[in-house]
Amino acid sequence: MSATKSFVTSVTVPKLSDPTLFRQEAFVNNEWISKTETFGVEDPATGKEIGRVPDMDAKETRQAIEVANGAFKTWSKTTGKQRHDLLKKWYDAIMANQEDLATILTWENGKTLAEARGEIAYGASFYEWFAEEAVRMYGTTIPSPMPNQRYLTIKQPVGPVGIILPFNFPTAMLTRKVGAALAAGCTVVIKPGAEVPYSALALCELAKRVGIPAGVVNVVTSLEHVADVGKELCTNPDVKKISFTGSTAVGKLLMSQSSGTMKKISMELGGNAPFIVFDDADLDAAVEGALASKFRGTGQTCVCANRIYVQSGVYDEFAKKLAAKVADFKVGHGFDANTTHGPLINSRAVEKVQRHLDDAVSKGAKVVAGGKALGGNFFEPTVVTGMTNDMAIADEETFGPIAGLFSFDTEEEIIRRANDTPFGLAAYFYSRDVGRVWRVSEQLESGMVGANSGIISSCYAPFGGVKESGLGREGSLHGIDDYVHIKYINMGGL
Ligand SMILES: NC(=O)c1ccc[n+]([C@@H]2O[C@H](COP(=O)([O-])OP(=O)(O)OC[C@H]3O[C@@H](n4cnc5c(N)ncnc54)[C@H](O)[C@@H]3O)[C@@H](O)[C@H]2O)c1
Ligand SMILES: O=CCCC(=O)O
Repeated sequence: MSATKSFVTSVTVPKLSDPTLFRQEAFVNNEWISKTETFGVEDPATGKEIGRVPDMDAKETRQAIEVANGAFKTWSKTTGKQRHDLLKKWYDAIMANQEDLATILTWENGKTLAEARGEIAYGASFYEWFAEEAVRMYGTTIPSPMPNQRYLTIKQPVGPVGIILPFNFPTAMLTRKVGAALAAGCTVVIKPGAEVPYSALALCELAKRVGIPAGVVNVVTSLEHVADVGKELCTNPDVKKISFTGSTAVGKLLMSQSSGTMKKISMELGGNAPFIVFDDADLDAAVEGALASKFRGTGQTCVCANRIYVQSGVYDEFAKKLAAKVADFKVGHGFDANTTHGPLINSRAVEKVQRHLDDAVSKGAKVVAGGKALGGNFFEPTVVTGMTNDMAIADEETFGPIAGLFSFDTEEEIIRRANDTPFGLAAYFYSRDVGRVWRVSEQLESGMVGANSGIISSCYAPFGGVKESGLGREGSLHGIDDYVHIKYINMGGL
């Protein structure tokens, strides 16, 4: 239970039209696996237990890997068209059950039902996208310099993939990886975030219904044994790739554990996104962009603005407009239709937000909207002015609803300050000067740039970071590359 009593004490959970989507077992070889050792999953808004799932260990993970390895032998031989058809059916099943899946997502993660519906559609879009990529896994022919030889390449699936997921997008982070893996011909063993296993399990129920063959998709739920489960996935030689989304600290550990078997690696890690507002920006658009980028998921997305830099000429006006909008937000349970922002995931997240706020205020920052913990896992969306580089928010990802506003004077200065971080996931800026738009886009050290845009995520576009924010790209025409090897064939003796 949460340390502090929540100000939301009770709520009516909407009834699922199809209650069989709510599963409380792990999923291996298309079978539901129970275990006497279980862990509880809480509604982060009330602290009440939603249910319990098996606490799987290294041995059970090994069994799931064996199953995935067996299934790989046949799944990898299917045609792109067969994989297309199954992914498309899975996409259709998700969209047909959007409301139930959104209800499960809100219940375990806390985001509002509107956001959860959006995540289900966003998550499903990766299956539609990768269904269409499965039939376009083209190789190449290479003009040969040798008269009696022909050169060509084909793409082949890497093998069974170990997937470890965060709590903040229980559906979309899964589908962004699983869509690419299945399209390429790989099988998967997934460890969902311990706070949010039910979305992953509901997707498995749909996978089984639409005919994804046994062993292609497997889910092991784990809490107490998570380090052992992770180690098994990273060291087992039958797992050929690790795909992780989560914090940079855990990503580095998994990468080092995977080195012994030289696995292919995808890492979608933490960020510290700068959001820059230049004097020449459309200020209202910049305010809307900052609200969307900073407060999506109550500040718990890896691409959330973390450091908001505003040029001195528009600083006061921007701060006033942003604070007025933030003061209108309604914090509450995600199932309440009036709620604009749900709770944080747990008490540790609240403590981090409080620590960042206290640190800023103790060094001279001023709260101009919000600023209070509301009990349980709730924290008011907050705007703080007078931020300086010695404050924790300048260096650390808050992963919560504090918009800290820093002031700057010149373009050269702000590029240097924006890039002065080991992270490089997303970066945003607002300007109406077309020359500046090019210059700044090119100079920001990040995998993704929002130039006059606060929401950048899409299945059509490559998602990923540079520096310590990760390796690889998800979604887009590049997403499947992380799950294939390129094989060169030299045909001689012509
Ligand atoms: N770049 C991206 O695409 C992206 C997307 C979402 C979240 N994130 C990042 O994720 C973080 C928040 O998510 P989180 O709190 O769930 O991250 P986390 O790193 O604490 O946990 C992520 C997953 O790793 C598991 N895990 C923890 N310790 C492990 C170990 N020793 N071995 C194996 N697995 C282990 C957790 O159970 C969870 O499933 C933030 O830093 C955020 O920026 C990045
Ligand atoms: O939290 C990070 C991923 C969110 C997204 O895909 O936009």
